[in-house]
Amino acid sequence: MSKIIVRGGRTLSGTVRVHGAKNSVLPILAASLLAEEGSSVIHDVPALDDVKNILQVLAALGVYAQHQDGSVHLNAESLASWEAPYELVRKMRASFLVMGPLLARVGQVKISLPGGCAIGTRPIDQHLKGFEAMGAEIGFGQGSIEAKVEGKLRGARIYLDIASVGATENIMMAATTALGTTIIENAAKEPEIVDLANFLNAMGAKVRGAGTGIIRIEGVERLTSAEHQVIPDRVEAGTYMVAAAITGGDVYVEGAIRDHLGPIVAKLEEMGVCVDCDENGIRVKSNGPIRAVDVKTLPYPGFPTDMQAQMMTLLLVADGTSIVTETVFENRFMHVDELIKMGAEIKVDGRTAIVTGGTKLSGANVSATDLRAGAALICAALVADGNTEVSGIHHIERGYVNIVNKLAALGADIYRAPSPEEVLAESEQASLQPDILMQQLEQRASAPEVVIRNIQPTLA
Ligand SMILES: CC(=O)N[C@H]1[C@@H](OP(=O)(O)OP(=O)(O)OC[C@H]2O[C@@H](n3ccc(=O)[nH]c3=O)[C@H](O)[C@@H]2O)O[C@H](CO)[C@@H](O)[C@@H]1O
Ligand SMILES: C=C(OP(=O)(O)O)C(=O)O
Repeated sequence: MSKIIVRGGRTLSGTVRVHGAKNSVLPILAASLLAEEGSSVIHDVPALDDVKNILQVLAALGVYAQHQDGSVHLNAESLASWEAPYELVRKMRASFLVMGPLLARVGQVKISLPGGCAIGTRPIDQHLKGFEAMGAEIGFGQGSIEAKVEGKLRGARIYLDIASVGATENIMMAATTALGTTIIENAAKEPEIVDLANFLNAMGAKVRGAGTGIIRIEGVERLTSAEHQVIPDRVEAGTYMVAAAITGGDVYVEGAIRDHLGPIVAKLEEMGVCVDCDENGIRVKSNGPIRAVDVKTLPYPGFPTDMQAQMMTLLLVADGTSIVTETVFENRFMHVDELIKMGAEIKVDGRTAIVTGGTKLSGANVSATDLRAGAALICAALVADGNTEVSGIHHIERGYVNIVNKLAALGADIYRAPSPEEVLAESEQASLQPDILMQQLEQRASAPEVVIRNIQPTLA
């Protein structure tokens, strides 16, 4: 099992650049299915496991896709299948976003039900309600869904019971080539929705109102390829902002867009952290006491649920008690038990966590239960006494490119210990003996003073 090992106590300083947003790029890659002609090019696509996964789904559907030097080239002129393979879809919820484009493009789709995950049950009823309103017939098989439409989808007025990001995106994509106009009411307003709408419009769609609660999509005959630059990842940016603040550091987060990070900036300022924004990024500087504040997650432009866990770690070093309320997902406090292992004092009551600030954190063996829980554990480890070993890092690697190297470059004492399987695979690839490769990995380690003899994998 691979791990991230952090020895706390370093102050972060310097510049870190954020990558393209995972939550923008996944729907945008799915939307490339709609291009009946030409090759689309998407820039600043992060090299994440989730991206690899959706590219595999697209490849299985017949899309030619190549990810090179941060850009993805996609050609969807001739699709080979309308069935998204179970073993790929089950790995990642966002692969469900191919359903809308496939219904629009070929009028038929078979896809497995995306499973629930640690943070909640995550139903898809709002997606399906939208497709049905547009004339699709939906059938359920064993763990899968089949949907079909005679002829083309038809525009409809769809009221979402919840301002779901995924449902808004899926319905918006399905509606681009529907007959007539679709109106999505109570639509999600996240910046990633606007980014997707911009890509769709560049492909020839007529989407208006993205970023507001009412989106209007006038169906067009067909879409063609387009070139698009993905927006910077606001959650990655927010995570480095918290990492800077928790270590009392001074970090410039290059690429961070202030308008996308309103609640994070506001909360950090309330806590007494100095935040300076300019057109190229955000500087976070903290050298005084951190004040306790209350945080309540809400759909955009409220405080993002994807930053709740990381912000909670900052509240652990605050003067006083804070209340964190999670309203978006019903089970997004999985990081709490792990933080308690590090000495945190947190009490959870339903959707509320009471966080006692000022307790001393100590290094421990902890496990990332989901993506942002893992990021939070790393933030806590940066200020804990001694070594923290974070396992379950495949969750973290779903959403953060090079987090270890980026933090190490800011001065963190952090190292990624590969699993025995990874060492073996890399040694085979490099035609090296595993023990020689291990020595090379040690030399390559960004924090050489971390004692890595304790974490050497046992090789057969
Ligand atoms: C790939 C991606 O962009 N993921 C983001 C997206 O996930 P995702 O699109 O899955 O999140 P949603 O906005 O759909 O979910 C919000 C809430 O609505 C509920 N719901 C959703 C759909 C539905 O049909 N029925 C229903 O009840 C969910 O269970 C959840 O409680 O938005 C979330 C909320 O900001 C973020 O945490 C995720 O990082
Ligand atoms: C929950 C998240 O992503 P996903 O919807 O892909 O699980 C996230 O990015 O924090």
